[in-house]
Amino acid sequence: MKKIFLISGKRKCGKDFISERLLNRLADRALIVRISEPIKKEWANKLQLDIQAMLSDGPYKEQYRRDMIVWSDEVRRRDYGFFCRAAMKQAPVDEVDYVIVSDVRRKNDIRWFRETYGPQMVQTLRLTSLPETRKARGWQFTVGVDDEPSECDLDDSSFDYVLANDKDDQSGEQLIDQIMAMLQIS
Ligand SMILES: Nc1ncnc2c1ncn2[C@@H]1O[C@H](COP(=O)(O)OP(=O)(O)OP(=O)(O)O)[C@@H](O)[C@H]1O
Repeated sequence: MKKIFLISGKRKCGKDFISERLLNRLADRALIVRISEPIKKEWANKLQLDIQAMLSDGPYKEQYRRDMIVWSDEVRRRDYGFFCRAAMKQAPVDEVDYVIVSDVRRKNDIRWFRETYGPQMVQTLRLTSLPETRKARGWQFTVGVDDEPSECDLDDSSFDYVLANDKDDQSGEQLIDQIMAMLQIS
């Protein structure tokens, strides 16, 4: 593993979109890690929910999102690296050059990666999109979600790179060219 890219941004800023397209470009040199996966799995086990429904974008997702945030905050209070560690453990990260973490939401996530792998190995990329762009992608301000630390904790942080993702670019080719240059990936 040469580098770990920590991607953050508010809901509907394109974290998944860009991570998937970056992965397509890097192919077997990279993989995507989602911190939310062990959270969803543990929460689903806890409540014995249908895990596939939770991982999809179906109606389960929003319904359980708030409760899950409260519970995962409790786990994090005891061990701030718990979910980051679990997510990295689940993936064959030693088999690739680049790990793309597509859903970084908290200062403590970034702290855990830097402490665990060393600051040289970790690069942070913040995606931004205007509220009107996010709305056009289906975002609606939701009390209890958009005003919670999971959305706001990184608002006052600084990042290695910031990229505005407002232009419609279905293929993502231009954006990925920009990111590859920014992150100095050849
Ligand atoms: N540059 C772009 N061009 C075209 N469509 C885009 C672009 N960026 C994002 N989208 C679309 O916007 C929607 C939201 O993007 P995505 O799911 O990646 O956001 P997110 O930040 O991962 O959101 P969440 O935090 O809610 O999971 C998706 O349908 C995605 O295909």
